[in-house]
Amino acid sequence: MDSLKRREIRLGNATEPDVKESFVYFPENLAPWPEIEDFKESFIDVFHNFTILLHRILEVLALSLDLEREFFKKHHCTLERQGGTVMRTALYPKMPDDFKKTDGQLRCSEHTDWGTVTVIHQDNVGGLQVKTKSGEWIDVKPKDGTFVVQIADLMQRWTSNKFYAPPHRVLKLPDETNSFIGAKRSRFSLIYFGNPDSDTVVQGIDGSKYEPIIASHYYEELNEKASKQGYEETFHHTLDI
Ligand SMILES: O=C(O)CCC(=O)C(=O)O
Ligand SMILES: [Fe+2]
Repeated sequence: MDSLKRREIRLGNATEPDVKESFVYFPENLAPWPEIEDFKESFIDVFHNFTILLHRILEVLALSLDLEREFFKKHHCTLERQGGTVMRTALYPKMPDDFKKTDGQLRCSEHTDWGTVTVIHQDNVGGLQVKTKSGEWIDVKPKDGTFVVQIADLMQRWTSNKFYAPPHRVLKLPDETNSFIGAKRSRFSLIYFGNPDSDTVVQGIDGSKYEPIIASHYYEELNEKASKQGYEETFHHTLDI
């Protein structure tokens, strides 16, 4: 579980590393691919298809706000320009009976995503939860043939809070004890994080709520905060509702 170590560094001291494994892809990534037949070609193909879906969703969101169709989409030239859009696999493995969980450790700790729109394909195990505006956690029950579409921070800022970036988490898998033992199966999800092109100026559509921010500066700011203050602090500061 090398990935747990990497995540520990990213999250700072405030939380324990999540109990999961990930593989991350973004177009300009030069890291070696796993040596699995057809993996690279399939992964890139899926990334392209998610990008087509992202563009459709962005068009619908713009039209729903009476904005021009291309308003968000034109800033997501994900396949041609560096933008920070990434696709990640997440495996939440069924843990052995002697697994020793540390205090505060979760499967995927509470957070909001940082970009505009996230699309999640989850298998039928379950465990994903989102927090409503009134603070209630609800299960995002798996449904065959569907994706979960979530608003992320920059979209909330861009729409001056007309759209809400919900905090979400995977507390534990169904049937698991609080020590992460007893799951019937591992959980697997594929997550596409849609982010605007790095130089996009994200300016609230009603001009008032948030200062304009350049997309790449937003991620840098959060990454810096995460390494200094720990991820929990970073999460709690981000947006007001
Ligand atoms: O695994 C999931 O379903 C969601 C994970 C997630 O929210 C994330 O990696 O940002
Ligand atoms: Fe997330």
